[in-house]
Amino acid sequence: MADNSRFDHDLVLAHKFPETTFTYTERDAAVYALGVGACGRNAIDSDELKYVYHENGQQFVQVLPTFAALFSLGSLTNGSIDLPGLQYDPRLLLHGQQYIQIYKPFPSSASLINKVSLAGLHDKGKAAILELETKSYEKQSGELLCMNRSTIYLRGAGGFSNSSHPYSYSNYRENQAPALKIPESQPFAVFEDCTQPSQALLYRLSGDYNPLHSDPMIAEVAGFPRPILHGLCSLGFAVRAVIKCICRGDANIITTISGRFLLHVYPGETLITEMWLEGSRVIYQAKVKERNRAVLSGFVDLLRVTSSL
Ligand SMILES: CCCCCCCCCCCCC/C=C/C(=O)SCCNC(=O)CCNC(=O)[C@H](O)C(C)(C)COP(=O)(O)OP(=O)(O)OC[C@H]1O[C@@H](n2cnc3c(N)ncnc32)[C@H](O)[C@@H]1OP(=O)(O)O
Repeated sequence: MADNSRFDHDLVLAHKFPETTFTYTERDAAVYALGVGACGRNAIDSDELKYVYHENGQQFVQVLPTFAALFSLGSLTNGSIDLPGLQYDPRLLLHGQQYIQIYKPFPSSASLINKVSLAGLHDKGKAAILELETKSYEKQSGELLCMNRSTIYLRGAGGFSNSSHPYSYSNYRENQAPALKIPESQPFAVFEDCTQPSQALLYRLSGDYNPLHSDPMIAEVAGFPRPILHGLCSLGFAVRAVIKCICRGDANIITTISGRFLLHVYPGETLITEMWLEGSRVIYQAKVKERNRAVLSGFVDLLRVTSSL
């Protein structure tokens, strides 16, 4: 049993996060798009070229909605979280879930102000779960662009509270959680895409430098035979599948993205994303073809569903 006597939930809860800034250019947006596999199968893909190139004389590259998840990564220390009262081994940290609300399409370059707060903290015995919420505002207009809620699964850091009443704090409504039932019916659409063996090395250039994704020795200490893919990279692949198959290439109709990382993915594996339509909600599940295992599931909410579907 880990010694978690220095894990102080009151101190964690009381922490006031400093405001941070994040500035990106369209080059960052394009490098990100390549990192999540845009145009990876087809360099002239008519749905995806606009994310990496000024296609058809368009003035700016467009920005994928999952780019939002990068906005507060600059607050991480080498891919981990440093908070007073939080006692854990950073090598055992895994990304558990990501929830994103998008209030307006992202400009191709911007300066943002991030306001971070604690959204949840739970003692699961074998693990502690930390939920961080980031609201990102455009610096110039003060307009709220998006909200991210990241769930961090800290293996070995649980057991910091009374086991008969495990500590659990959350400041948001249940219906925003990605836990959902995958329909038993045939999926409405299925999309297969290969990640590259170098996928994590490319994706990390977008700002998540946790060595778990690049360093074989760190991966081994974390319990994996080789580096694993960033959860947010897999999420980027799955949401691209939704944009292609359901949004008919129009990512601006996405309002909410939710994903739960069920199992790690190795760079180079093939992701099969299955999608079901329930009203204006797309439920999806991504599986790794080589191991036939579900690795990610969640939902994407749309403003409307294209009439041709
Ligand atoms: C300082 C400010 C900073 C702000 C910035 C925030 C940005 C944050 C971004 C952070 C990015 C960090 C670095 C990135 C790391 C990665 O990308 S790691 C790779 C991606 N992730 C994974 O590959 C994880 C895949 N999932 C798993 O391996 C497993 O699901 C698990 C997480 C190890 C859990 O499995 P297991 O231990 O078997 O759990 P269970 O026994 O089933 O359940 C125990 C309880 O935990 C709950 N739970 C289970 N899975 C998750 C999950 N994915 N997310 C959240 N919660 C989970 C589960 O419900 C159980 O709880 P109860 O139901 O209450 O019992």
